[in-house]
Amino acid sequence: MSRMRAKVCGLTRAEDVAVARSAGADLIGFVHYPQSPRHCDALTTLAPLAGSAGVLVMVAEQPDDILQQLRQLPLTRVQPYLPDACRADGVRALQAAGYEVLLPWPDVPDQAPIPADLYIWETARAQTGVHGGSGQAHAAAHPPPGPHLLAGGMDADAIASRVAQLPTEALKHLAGFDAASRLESSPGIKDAHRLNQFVSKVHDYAL
Ligand SMILES: O=C(O)c1ccccc1N[C@@H]1O[C@H](COP(=O)(O)O)[C@@H](O)[C@H]1O
Repeated sequence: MSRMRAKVCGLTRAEDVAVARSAGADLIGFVHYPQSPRHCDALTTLAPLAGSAGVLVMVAEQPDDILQQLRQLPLTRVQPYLPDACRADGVRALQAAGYEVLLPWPDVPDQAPIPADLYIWETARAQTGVHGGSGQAHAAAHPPPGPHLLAGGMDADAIASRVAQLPTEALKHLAGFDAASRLESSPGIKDAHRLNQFVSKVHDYAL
């Protein structure tokens, strides 16, 4: 069994990126979505600080908007939030342009199994009213069709109990964990202690 990956998401400050890197976070997400309290308005400054761990997390109406943003950044990974009508084509376009796609996979039934490099199994917008970043868990009833990070209300304390609720078929694809709002001291500001605890608990975790 390979080591679990830790993704920390929604960083808005250089000092938080430094904490995430020294904690050993495998993936560091920057949210480009002005409606989010974690929207990063200093992407061109912060993205290079994440080194090879950086991920652009973006809500957009069409894939071209995401590609345009990516072209300005030294990032090779993207977590795209696109309307259902262009989700599959969008993922294909992003991959064809050379990006690794972390596809948000809301916990809802009957989704088309769109191929992606990694899935982010998260709480559905229909449940929380917002894209991602709600701090709320999901029922883990509709697993993604491949390797995934478990997301939605994650922090160090939630890991064991959330894994215990996973259906057996989901365990074989569990590749790690993703946390955003529960690692904060206030919206958009990471708490170094919570972030360190989360990354270290993920890396110590063995199924
Ligand atoms: O964090 C946000 O505000 C956000 C906004 C738009 C898209 C995704 C966002 N975050 C992602 O949401 C999940 C779960 O977050 P949380 O731990 O429940 O707060 C995570 O994948 C973030 O990448």
